[in-house]
Amino acid sequence: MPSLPTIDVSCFATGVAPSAAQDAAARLLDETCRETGFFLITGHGVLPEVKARMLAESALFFAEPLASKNTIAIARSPYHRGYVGIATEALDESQKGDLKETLDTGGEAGPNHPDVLAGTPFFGPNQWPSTPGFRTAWEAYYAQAKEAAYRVQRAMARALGKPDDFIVDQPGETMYHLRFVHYPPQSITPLAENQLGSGVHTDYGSVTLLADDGVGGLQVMKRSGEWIAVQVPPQALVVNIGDLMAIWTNDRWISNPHRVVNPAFQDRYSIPLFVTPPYHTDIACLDTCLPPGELPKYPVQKAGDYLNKRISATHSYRNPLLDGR
Ligand SMILES: O=C(O)CCC(=O)C(=O)O
Ligand SMILES: [Fe+2]
Repeated sequence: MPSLPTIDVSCFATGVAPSAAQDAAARLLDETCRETGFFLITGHGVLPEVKARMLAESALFFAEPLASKNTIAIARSPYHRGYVGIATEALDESQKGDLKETLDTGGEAGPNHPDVLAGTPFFGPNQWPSTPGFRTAWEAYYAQAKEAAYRVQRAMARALGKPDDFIVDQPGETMYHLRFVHYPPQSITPLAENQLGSGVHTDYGSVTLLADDGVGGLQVMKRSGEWIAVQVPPQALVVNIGDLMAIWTNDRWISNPHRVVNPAFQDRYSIPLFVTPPYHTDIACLDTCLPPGELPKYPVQKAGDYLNKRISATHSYRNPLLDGR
């Protein structure tokens, strides 16, 4: 079974001087994203103990009674923050709900945040679990995962022939959505026909960085159509391109279909960080991705409107058509 390439992104840490190592990392990233769209990163800056603590806190939250988790149900939040129950989201809209539960969080935006004042969708406070250590673990993990995302986005900008901070510094506030996912084992919750832990889908934003507990279950389809099982080494994160990045690059980079199969006898926990350009960013084909003679494949669209549309299609609290299937 082929595995994914590994890219060391430590050379793109905040404040590090330009180097030849950066060019080499950016070249490898470009080659990888043209074919595979998924890769592993090391040198990301997320400390092992910070990740371990976050995974442990996530498991404690999911072990709470359903009634307690539902006190922070996502339907109670106008900002898409909170608990999403088993089979209430269908990443593949044509299939049954996913056999997983999640907790969706994001950058904490208070009442005086400009985007909250402007009523920009998605900007607002989180709904926090009452499990006592969660928020402290979250603060540490979120900060380090964001730094990891800066490193990857700088490498991407370099690979695309743009200034290193081109993606990170888009006007407005980049959206970072940190999601906690629990896949119950099939021995306890058997799959219905065609049901998956996460149905086949592509991610919506620019890039996703995912930590997991090493149990396995994530599968990815390459541009060639071949499916590969992703095993994440303990020191690595998985990175993948989302649809907005594919659109931005006029499909120079692939946003791969991927899915998760629940483990047979074990729980699986994962923590994806979804990165989306600031809500009002116009995603139009980058000039560096348009060779002479080629035309943009996609109409210009606002990053946030696109995200909103995709999320509304797959969550039953927003799309009643998904219920009762
Ligand atoms: O849990 C995983 O490994 C992948 C989850 C995923 O693809 C997603 O939430 O978009
Ligand atoms: Fe995904």
